[in-house]
Amino acid sequence: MSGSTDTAESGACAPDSAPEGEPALRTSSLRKTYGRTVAVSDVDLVVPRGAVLGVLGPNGSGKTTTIRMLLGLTEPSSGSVELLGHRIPEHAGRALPLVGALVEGPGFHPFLSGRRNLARCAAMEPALFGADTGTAVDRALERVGLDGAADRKYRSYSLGMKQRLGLAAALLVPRELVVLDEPTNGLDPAGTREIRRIVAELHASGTTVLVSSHLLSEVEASCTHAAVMQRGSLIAQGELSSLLESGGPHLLVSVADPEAGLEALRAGGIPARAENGALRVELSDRDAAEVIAGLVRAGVDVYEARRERAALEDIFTRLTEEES
Ligand SMILES: Nc1ncnc2c1ncn2[C@@H]1O[C@H](COP(=O)(O)OP(=O)(O)OP(=O)(O)O)[C@@H](O)[C@H]1O
Repeated sequence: MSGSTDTAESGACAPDSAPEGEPALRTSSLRKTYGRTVAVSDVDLVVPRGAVLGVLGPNGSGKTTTIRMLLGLTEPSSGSVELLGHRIPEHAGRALPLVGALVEGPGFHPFLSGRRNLARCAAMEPALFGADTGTAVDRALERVGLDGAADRKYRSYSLGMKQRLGLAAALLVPRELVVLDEPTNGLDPAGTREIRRIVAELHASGTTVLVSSHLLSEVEASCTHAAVMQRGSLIAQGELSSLLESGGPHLLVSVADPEAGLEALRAGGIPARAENGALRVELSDRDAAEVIAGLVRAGVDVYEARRERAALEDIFTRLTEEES
């Protein structure tokens, strides 16, 4: 692996792509405990080649620990990881040169400039042995918008600039898989849009991307697949479109008295919740007319009713509530 701000054990063997048809990444019963804390519990994750997978989960749900095990940075307590068809950590040397990663942790030298730090990463990059590393460094700096600050010392960088440098290291050479742990941490909205653009570019070039985030809107905007973690367990995974369909359509009803409306619907056995002064009603096994009629019968004035597709946020809320 390269670009991580941490190091991983890797043997000295030639990098080797995943066989055709194999997923880019597969874990089986992956588990990590720290004393009595179960950080990751029996995770079976599959990332198809070419996918952009968003790993979602609240703080402490096990995203970073999972990512660190995928990259051979943390040893699993049990279970297995196959990265580009190779067992990790045993055959890390075959897979990791094809993997770019941005994972939180110490790694860059505080007293060297961004450019010098990146040059050090480039010197350890097998694909650049004997090549013009200066050009690769310049290109990577430009790609993440850090060319203007390249000669400043790393310790003077903001969190967002540090994130960009980590990303530049991950993108020094073409990768088959790029793993980004909370890449938008510390970035302003323009920086966040940049990350989205880079992820879209990677996807267009056929690179598989795994990105962890607690920002549902980010995952909805840039991922083809999603995996949801809760208290160390993987509680859902699949294509984003299928996950969104599983949420079913819902009706957003604007009423004069949301509290009375909620009471009337619940009394009629219709699950609903209040949202910004309106009512959100699942339409899985009933139609909109039935919901509106129920409200009117209960004397609740209805101003507007709009059918909407479920958003990732609804599905995330439902999934995490079901597991609680
Ligand atoms: N080195 C460690 N020693 C002890 N406990 C740890 C260690 N690393 C992680 N944990 C615990 O494992 C659990 C999962 O942490 P992890 O950092 O993987 O979650 P996360 O989903 O990435 O959270 P965040 O979004 O806050 O980074 C937490 O309870 C955390 O406190």
